[in-house]
Amino acid sequence: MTDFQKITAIAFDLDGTLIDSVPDLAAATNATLAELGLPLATELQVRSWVGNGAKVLMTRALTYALGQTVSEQQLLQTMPIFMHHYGLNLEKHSNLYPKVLTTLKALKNAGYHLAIVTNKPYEFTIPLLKAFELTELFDYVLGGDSLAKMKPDPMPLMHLIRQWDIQPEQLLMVGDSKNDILAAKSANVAVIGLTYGYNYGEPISASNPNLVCDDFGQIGQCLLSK
Ligand SMILES: O=C(O)COP(=O)(O)O
Ligand SMILES: [Mg+2]
Repeated sequence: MTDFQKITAIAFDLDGTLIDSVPDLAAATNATLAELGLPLATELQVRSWVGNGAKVLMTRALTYALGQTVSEQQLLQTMPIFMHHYGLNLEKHSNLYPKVLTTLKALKNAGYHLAIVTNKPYEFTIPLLKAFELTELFDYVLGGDSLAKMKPDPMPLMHLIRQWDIQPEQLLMVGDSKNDILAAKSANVAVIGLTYGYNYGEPISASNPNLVCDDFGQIGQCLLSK
């Protein structure tokens, strides 16, 4: 088993890790496609398109609906429509995964520094955290547009390491996507991969995280019993 003895701070991914947000992302995607008079997508399709932020989600949705490559112009016209629809209903059909709140509170009470590192745009991340009463738990919240680069680039994790003035071996990343695993590995940070989230339909074990968990509660068991 991986040794998490040195860990003092944890960076959590958001979509597919803390919150099952695909139902609202799918609703906003389809509201956008409907407004453009294009064919709608299934929730399963949208699930496989989430992971690289809102712009890439829309690129994938438009590519599917139009059946061809999307121009920058089409994407530019579509983004405000999607941002509008998603902003109206961020948490209507979304849910926290089991044991997320109790585990995060226990980790915070045990003295771990906690942060959010998501590819979701910052303007949606803050109200979503608020809707699920998670805001107070995190010292830092980095959205996909908070820095010049998003996951799988290591930039957000390196930013946290600098902000907290810690060593890479003190930080742990927890996520559901290969983007989380790649970012952690590039930053020399240990990483736990969750099996229940969104990873383009691929098993997270294929990305070789330090530990694979099926249940969020297992993270608490690992870190609180050390
Ligand atoms: O919004 C996305 O595309 C992915 O968000 P995440 O990084 O929190 O999984
Ligand atoms: Mg995720």
